[in-house]
Amino acid sequence: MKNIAVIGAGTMGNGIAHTFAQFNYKVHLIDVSQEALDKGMATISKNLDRMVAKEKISETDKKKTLANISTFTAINEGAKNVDLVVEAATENVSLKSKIFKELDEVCDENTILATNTSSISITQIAAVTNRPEKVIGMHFMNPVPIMKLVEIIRGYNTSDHVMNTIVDLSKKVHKIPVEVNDYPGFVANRILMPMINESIETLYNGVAGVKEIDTVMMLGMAHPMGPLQLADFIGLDVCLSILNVMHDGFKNPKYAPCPLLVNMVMAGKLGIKSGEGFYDYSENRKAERVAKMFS
Ligand SMILES: NC(=O)c1ccc[n+]([C@@H]2O[C@H](COP(=O)([O-])OP(=O)(O)OC[C@H]3O[C@@H](n4cnc5c(N)ncnc54)[C@H](O)[C@@H]3O)[C@@H](O)[C@H]2O)c1
Repeated sequence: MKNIAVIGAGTMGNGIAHTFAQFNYKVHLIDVSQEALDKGMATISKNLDRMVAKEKISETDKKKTLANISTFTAINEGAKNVDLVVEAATENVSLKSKIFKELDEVCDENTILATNTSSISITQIAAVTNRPEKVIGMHFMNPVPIMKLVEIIRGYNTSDHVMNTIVDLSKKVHKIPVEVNDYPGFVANRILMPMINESIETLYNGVAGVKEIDTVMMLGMAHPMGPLQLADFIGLDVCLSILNVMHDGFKNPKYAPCPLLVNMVMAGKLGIKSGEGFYDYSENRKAERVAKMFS
């Protein structure tokens, strides 16, 4: 495995591209938007600078990592002749189905197609291709260059060979893979999202304020970050769509998203990426708050 295409240059896509490039894989970073590609590359560069400052990598490593990434705005150019595609586009089932149909046509028959989806069925995505045995979930955690876990999701038809290849690859980029089966939310979000949703419900019911809820969970449960701050960090739109997938998939009202979360997303309050969520991230306070999260 040498050449990897990453689809989507947003929060996750740029982190995934950074990680593979740092371990010397040739990465094709693909996004429909040139602006997203430029922003993604700027984020990678800034994150590499932070690693250089902390003496985790050298200036030469930074240059080599950046040189390993090329950018594309079309899947039929960027996903040709690669061994693996990791799709990290927006969490939307019809968008992902469209992307996987195109990948199935464009990619070599041996190319493995992975998705970084947080909750959408791998089996459903695989079903739009003619290679369901080569489709797998590779669920990285945010921020990708720092977080060790990768949830590897076996779709109904995923072959053992593909599972083993992706587990080995995850270890090669110094991640810790955990194998799970394909049910809505997998393991990470099935447990995390109800906790975040309940925190929002607690706020919505007026039991306590944002800071108080986060403080209880940080100091009382030894969580490094409060659930409302974590929701801002993940993106409130992403949290909402994961809850909707679990609600639809299990038909269980316990996964119904809190009306406050729905309202905030409709109002464009998406967390860090929009500048405001449960906390204020307006320019002068953003850098300080983000730096604090990773210190
Ligand atoms: N944000 C998180 O913490 C997190 C964690 C784990 C997994 N995920 C999953 O990763 C995926 C991406 O999430 P994100 O937070 O990076 O989203 P994001 O909104 O930050 O980025 C998505 C990117 O996809 C691009 N895109 C949309 N349609 C495209 C297409 N047809 N071809 C190429 N690019 C396209 C957009 O332009 C955007 O740059 C989702 O499936 C999400 O569920 C997110």
